[in-house]
Amino acid sequence: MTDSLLDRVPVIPVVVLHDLDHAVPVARALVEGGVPVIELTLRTPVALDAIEAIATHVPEILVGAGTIVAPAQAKDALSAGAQFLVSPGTTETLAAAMQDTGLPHLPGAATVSEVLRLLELGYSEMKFFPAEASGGADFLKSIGSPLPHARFCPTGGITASSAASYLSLPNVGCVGGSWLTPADALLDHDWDRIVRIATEATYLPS
Ligand SMILES: O=C(O)C(=O)C[C@H](O)[C@H](O)COP(=O)(O)O
Repeated sequence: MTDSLLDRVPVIPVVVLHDLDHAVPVARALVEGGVPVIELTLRTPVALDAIEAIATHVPEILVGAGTIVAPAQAKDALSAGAQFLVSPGTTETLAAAMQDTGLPHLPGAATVSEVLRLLELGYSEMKFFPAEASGGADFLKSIGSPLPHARFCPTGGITASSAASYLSLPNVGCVGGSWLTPADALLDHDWDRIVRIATEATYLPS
């Protein structure tokens, strides 16, 4: 398997989990649908426990932590069993904390200067957030010529129908989004629906 987080699957499901009991079934549904990656956002009180539960009970999925916005969260995520980290934006202390974990990670950037800063720090793969609000696929297409060494996982406002326009760009490795795990599907325990959405995502261009 490649070391690159961007080249593993075309989509990274970004999950906001409110109920710890949903963690293992949602991870299993994604695996069954052919998407063996999950990013739990550290925005809810159960997120770290959910990472631990998934790491323990669904070893076939790559489980990561998103919404890393404070340096201490990087270590907390590592301790919980996270295998990768994602931040919506980047400061030097945040980047250093993520590096200290030794885990693969995607620091966030939304402007040309932020991308340049991450390239200076040695990153060639990053998250582009908030993708739709920051110029979408047109923005990434425009910066592809001057900054060909930067590759992105755009996230934020992406849907099943807009994902392909990003994935067709040479500087996009994968896209992230919460559309794979709709809040109502989680509430209804409709794991079959998540299997179906994940299966559809495997037909996206990679
Ligand atoms: O939590 C983070 O680390 C973020 O940066 C935000 C998430 O990536 C988006 O909330 C997912 O975007 P949606 O697919 O529009 O829901």
